Amino acid sequence: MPRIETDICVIGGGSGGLSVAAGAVQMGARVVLIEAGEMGGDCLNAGCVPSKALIAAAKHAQAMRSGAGFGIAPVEPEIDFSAVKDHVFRVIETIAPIDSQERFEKLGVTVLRDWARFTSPEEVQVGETTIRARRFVIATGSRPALPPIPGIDSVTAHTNETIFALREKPEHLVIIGGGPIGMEMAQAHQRLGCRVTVIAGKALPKDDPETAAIVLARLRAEGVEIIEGVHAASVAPGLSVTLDDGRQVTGSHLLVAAGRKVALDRLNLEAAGVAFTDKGVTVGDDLRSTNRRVYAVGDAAGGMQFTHVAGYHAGVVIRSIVFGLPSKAKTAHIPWTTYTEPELAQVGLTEAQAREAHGDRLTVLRQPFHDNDRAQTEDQTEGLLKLMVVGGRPVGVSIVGAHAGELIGLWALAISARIKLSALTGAVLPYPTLNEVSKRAAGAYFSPKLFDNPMVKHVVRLIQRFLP
Ligand SMILES: Cc1cc2nc3c(=O)[nH]c(=O)nc-3n(C[C@H](O)[C@H](O)[C@H](O)COP(=O)(O)OP(=O)(O)OC[C@H]3O[C@@H](n4cnc5c(N)ncnc54)[C@H](O)[C@@H]3O)c2cc1C
Ligand SMILES: NC(=O)c1ccc[n+]([C@@H]2O[C@H](COP(=O)([O-])OP(=O)(O)OC[C@H]3O[C@@H](n4cnc5c(N)ncnc54)[C@H](O)[C@@H]3O)[C@@H](O)[C@H]2O)c1
Repeated sequence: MPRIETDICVIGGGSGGLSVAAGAVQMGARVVLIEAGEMGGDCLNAGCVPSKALIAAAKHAQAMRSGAGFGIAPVEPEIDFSAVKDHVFRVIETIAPIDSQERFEKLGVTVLRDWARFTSPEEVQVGETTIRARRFVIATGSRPALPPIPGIDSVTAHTNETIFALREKPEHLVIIGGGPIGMEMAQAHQRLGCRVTVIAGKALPKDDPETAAIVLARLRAEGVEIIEGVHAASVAPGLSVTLDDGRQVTGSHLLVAAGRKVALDRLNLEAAGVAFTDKGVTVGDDLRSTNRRVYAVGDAAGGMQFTHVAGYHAGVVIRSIVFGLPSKAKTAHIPWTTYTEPELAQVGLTEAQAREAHGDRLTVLRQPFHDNDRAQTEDQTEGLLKLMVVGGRPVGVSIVGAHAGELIGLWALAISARIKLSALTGAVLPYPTLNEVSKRAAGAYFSPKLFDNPMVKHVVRLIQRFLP
């Protein structure tokens, strides 16, 4: 049986695993990477990339319907659903070389393409090969969770793993789940000419309700039916979903987007002495498991499930396993965006979380997009930035509106670097840009102190009297 001795063995070639492998090998460590499925993992093949490519196509379709306000006659676009999917897979193919086995082998990584399982606290088996490593990194990600709904096995239940390959246009797509996958896919499919019904449980459950409501209102205005506060109780062939309040929804296709389960089942973690729950590998802030040789990153680590989190985890772990330095992962500065139109973005605390953490010390400022000149020129005035401030520093920002995912970057920096609002108001931003919404929100924190302050008025009058 072949044996490999190495410094670092990474299990899983998705966003987290590839970032660890690329970073560690380029800094001189010997790295083995094990990937059973497709290189690039979920994000490239069945997640971020195909979903955002589909959303982009849907946005084009919608733009053709909505030019009237600009003096451009609206037309109903002719949509070749199969050609839209060609576009989706072209984007995947274009990005794929960056995540490919060839690229990683060129970097010096030994890449093995099979399932990995621990045989002891220091060894992993891949096919016939045994790998003994100084450190292991579990980066096996997550898979769609199919809720135990009676009858779900009797129909074709699409998930993110199959929906992008679907060539025929669903006449009526029924989506179980109102999280980011459900909502992004609902709007994209509606815009691409499908009828869409979402059985949402709780719609956009992790976001600020005030900003999320604006997204839900837009989806409904575009024709998406969102049924909230109910769950799918059973599914029958012919695609009929019975809700737990007795109502029935009948559609042509079913997409299940009801959460994720971590992919740990094939790893035989018991043999490695690695504790885990159904949320993920049990890790400390340093992302180290109960076996000090073994770390977990990305979705497998049981926290926020985003590609940028997997990449951030990789940086934290590399510091520890390559340089032996102490390193900790934090969460307060991690942003996220749901790529509906309008986009929905968050960093730090929501208003409710900030109120609970800081009570009366909290100031909440709201800056609507309709006061922004660029939003007016683009006719994208639907939106709101909510800024949560404590002691002159931002502790959370929720944005709903055009390009919210881009706008949140400034606030991610402000929160991670603990920048004061006064620093933000001191920055000069180009006019007219949407980010002036951010600056105006920061300015609004100071304006009552400056403009509604009798003492300031008194001092200014005094100065004016004596100025030459
Ligand atoms: C539809 C959808 C849209 C999304 N959109 C976004 C977005 O816009 N922005 C964002 O930040 N996040 C998004 N996400 C989330 C993002 O895709 C994940 O958080 C990210 O892919 C996690 O990376 P990872 O490295 O932890 O795992 P993965 O990318 O899942 O990679 C894990 C890899 O490990 C392999 N593997 C598993 N078990 C084993 C084993 N025993 N042996 C060998 N290999 C194994 C798998 O084959 C897989 O390739 C989206 C997810 C979905 C489903
Ligand atoms: N733009 C992005 O960054 C992006 C996009 C997609 C996914 N993701 C990541 O992937 C994760 C998983 O997304 P998701 O949307 O599958 O999960 P989620 O856990 O965020 O949401 C699950 C949804 O399913 C509902 N639900 C569960 N069981 C149900 C049932 N029986 N009937 C009806 N509704 C039911 C819940 O109420 C909830 O609305 C996200 O949390 C996020 O981390 C990120």
